[in-house]
This record gives sequence, structure tokens and C-alpha cells, in this order.
Amino acid sequence: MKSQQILLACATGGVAAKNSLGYMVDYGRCQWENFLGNFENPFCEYDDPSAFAQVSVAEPKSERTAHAVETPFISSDAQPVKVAAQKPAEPVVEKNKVKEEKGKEKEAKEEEGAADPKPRKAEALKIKNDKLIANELWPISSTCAGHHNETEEFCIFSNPNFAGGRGITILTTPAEAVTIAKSPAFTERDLYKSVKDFNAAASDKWHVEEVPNKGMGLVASRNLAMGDHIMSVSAAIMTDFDIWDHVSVDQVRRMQTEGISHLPKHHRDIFMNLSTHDGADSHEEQIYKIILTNAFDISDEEIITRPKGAKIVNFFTVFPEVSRMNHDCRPNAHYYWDPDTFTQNVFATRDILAGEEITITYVELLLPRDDRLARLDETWHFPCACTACTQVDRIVKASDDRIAQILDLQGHLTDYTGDSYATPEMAETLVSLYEQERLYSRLYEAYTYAAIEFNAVGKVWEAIKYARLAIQHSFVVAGPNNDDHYELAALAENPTTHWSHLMRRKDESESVYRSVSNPITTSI
Ligand SMILES: C[S@@+](CC[C@H](N)C(=O)[O-])C[C@H]1O[C@@H](n2cnc3c(N)ncnc32)[C@H](O)[C@@H]1O
Repeated sequence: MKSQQILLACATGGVAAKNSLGYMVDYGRCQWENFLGNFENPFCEYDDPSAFAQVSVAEPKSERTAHAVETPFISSDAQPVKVAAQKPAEPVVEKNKVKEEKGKEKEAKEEEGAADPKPRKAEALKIKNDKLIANELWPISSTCAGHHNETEEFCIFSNPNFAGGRGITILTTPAEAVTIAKSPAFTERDLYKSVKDFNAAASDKWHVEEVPNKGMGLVASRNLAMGDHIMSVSAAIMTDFDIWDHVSVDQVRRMQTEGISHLPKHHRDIFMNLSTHDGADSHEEQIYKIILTNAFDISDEEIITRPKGAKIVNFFTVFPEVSRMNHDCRPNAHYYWDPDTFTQNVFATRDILAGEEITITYVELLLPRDDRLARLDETWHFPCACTACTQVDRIVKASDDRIAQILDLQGHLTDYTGDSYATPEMAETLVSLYEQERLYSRLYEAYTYAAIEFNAVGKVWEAIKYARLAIQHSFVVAGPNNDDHYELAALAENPTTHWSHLMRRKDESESVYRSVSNPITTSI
């Protein structure tokens, strides 16, 4: 399963990415230096602040539907939407490689531009055109900034009418603003309305209250059952990751502050109430630190109106109510991003009692206790006080041993070659281990393996049972339209035509297991 990647960043600049299966990549403390040498912090790229162009203001107001009060629905030729699963967390090394390549591309482009000024002119014209269109589509589009050597500009785009008047602000390029404004959440009347209804759902299910040693937290107001919807929340502010490659940190901070001022008061107040982790000396610093402490990493990968071949853009995104959830190494809730509605959706991964805190994880959970503690300390600077972290040594060791066993079993179960030792019993052991470890948001992985392994030896009824369980659990952590859903539904419906059928059966003539070339997409 491809799954959602989030970024939650600490007030002092720590950033970590994780996907909806709890697979987390810590980028570490990324402020002005390369932490652990594994994340090239865009903040560090320019140390000469004068290298940045001064602010420019977008086209005159007459070019736009300034402060439109009418709902700005835009006609779209968008095709019906398929919400695919989300992007898996990129291995850090890969991310560095991408960045390196990006740097080389940039250099090559610069050389090209120096030799022949025409491409640069054409690009500038295109950007101007994008800007005009973006200004038409966004009721408020204001300050722009960029590096003086480049044509790339980043601007503030706000729509105070989005989600029934809750509003949204996006800091990105004009081209990306056009893409977003043409996506279903902004163009389809029913979806647009449902975003309002989602936000209104705050609720008899949960409330915010002070939680010992954690600041504020989300607490269940009534009993919730596994799979219950907890909230769906639209974004307050989305900041394009690439902005730090082109705009100085100070300028980004000013733009974020201006962007927040464009939000309607109600939404702005909820945002301004969020945690800065350790306080702030000015309004601008408060906004900056709120974003660092509370942002999730959202990808536009699944926005279907994205032009073919266009690069994928990631955003630091704050969904204010969702950010009230504190971390727990054995959380009882999980979330996924729905690009159709531009909402972050939270569901219970187990039964939750009234009065219990509702929690998510900020880090990869298939790690020994000490590694989890270290990551949380390095990245968020808080000592994790959850029950899994504060047990006596003997219990911690038993838990660490189970984690090691889980990783070992996964190694076998993801081996689809003829040499694999994987068996249905291994998959059932994995189910049991996840239950013992209370890692409920990962159960569907184990159910998926069990479905495949039983089908692989021809036990179709067990395969159907586990495929159905996997579907039920994957809804909770990745939404109803995740990629694996279709695969698992095909398996549950007709196991004998599924690629996994009899996959592990011994071939009598060659005495080897049959290997497959198209294993299920589960990325764990
Ligand atoms: C996204 S916010 C969570 C909500 C926050 N507690 C509030 O008051 O709004 C993240 C911050 O909450 C605190 N926090 C989250 N989980 C915690 C935990 N398990 N233990 C201690 N502090 C925690 C840390 O200060 C962290 O920087």
C-alpha cells in the first residue's frame, strides 16, 4: 500500500516524516544545519539574505475577483476522481539523491539560460500567464517573492470562502495555485459543501483539554468504536516545500503571517490558539512556530487536475483541530489525507473509552523503545511518557523482542521469490504480534499478508476472510479508495484468479516454489 506521509515539525526546527502505516522518516533538527547529515535543509541553502529579491505584489486588483463574496466555483473539465493511496515516505538517502539531481538540473538550466536568453523569456511569459490565471481563480492573491536570479515566484493565495467560509491560504507558485484551484475540492459544489459539513462535525465525539505533561490534547467525549470517524478537517495554511529553495526564511515568515491574516476570524483564532511548543516573542514568530510544531506533510500527487508530467509538490500543512492530538507510541487513532476534499481524516484504530486521550504517532513505531525515545527527543524535544516507553525494563525488553520478530517475519512475507520461507502461519503470527504490541493501525498489513499466504497455498476461505479484514482495517488508515483496496477486493471476490493463488505451491517437477513478478503493492 502506498500510504500517506506527514511531516510534523518541532518548534525548534525538527522535522520528521511518516506515513499512515507509522513508517516514519526523521529528518531531525533541520534548522540551519544538516542534522545527522541526512536531510539537506532548504533553509540552509542560502546564507546571504541579500540574494533574495524583494517582495513584489501580484497583478492589480482589477485583474482578480478581489474579496469575492460569491462562492468562487470554477468550471472544470476534471474527470471523475479516483482517490489513490498516498505517497510512501521516501527513504532519506533517496530524498538527498533527488535534491542532488535537482541541484544539477538547476545548474544545467542556468547554463542553458546564460547561453540562450530565449528559454528564460518564454518561461517568464508562462509564469506571468499562470499568475494572471491564478489571480482570477483565487479571491485573494497577494505578496510574491523569489530569488532575483530566477523566474520562479512564490505568492500568497487565499480563499476565504473555501469550506463554507472557513477559508484556506496556500503559499506556492502561480502554476501550482492554478492546479489546486481546479481540483475537485474547489470546483465541485457538493464536495465543497461537504468540506463545510466535515468541519462542522466537531462534535460530541471529542473535546480539547489539558493533558498532564503534554499541554493540550484531544479527549474522547464518549465511547468510540474501532473504525469510528473522529474528524475531517480542512487546512488553514499550506506552505510549498520548495519555497525555501527560492525565498529567504525571513520572507517566508512574513508571507505566512500575511497569509494567516487572510483567513476568516473564526479559523484564524483556532490556528492562533495552537501550540508553539515553547513560546514566541512576536506575532510573526508565533505563526512560524505554530506551523513548525503542527504541520503535516501533504503531497499534491493525487490531485487529478495536475498537468501530466508536472512535478509533485509537497506542502507543510496545518489542519488545526487534528494538530491537537499528542503522540503515543501505541496510539488509538490514525489519519489520512483526502485530496478530493482537501481534508485530513481521523479514525479510531481501536475502541476508545469516554475520557481517554485520542492519540496518533509522530514517529516510526517498529523501533526499539530507546530508539523511539531518542527520535522524539531529537526531533520534538519532549521525553515520551506513554505507557510503552515507561514500562519496567523486563516489559520493555519483551516489547523490543516482539518488534524484532515482527521485522524478521515481514522480511519473509515480502519475499516473493522461490526461495521464500513464508507460510500462512507466519502471517498469523504477525497478526498476533501486532495485537500484542497494540499496533492496531498496522494490523491490515498483517491481514493482507495472511490473505496472500493462505491463497498462495490454495486455502481460499481463509484467504477471503483475511482479505475482508484487511479491507476493513485499511479503510481506517488509508481511506476507502486506497490502491490496496481494489487488489484485496479482487482477491476476496475471486481468489482463484488472483495472482497469489497457489503461488507458494511446490512445483513437483522442479521442486521449487513459484515466484511472482507482480506482488501486491503493500509498501510497509
Ligand atoms: C502537534 S502539538 C500537539 C498538541 C499540543 N499538546 C497542544 O497543546 O496544542 C505537538 C506538541 O505537543 C507536545 N506533545 C505531543 N505529544 C507529547 C508527548 N507524548 N509527551 C509530551 N509532550 C507531547 C509537544 O510539546 C509537542 O511539541
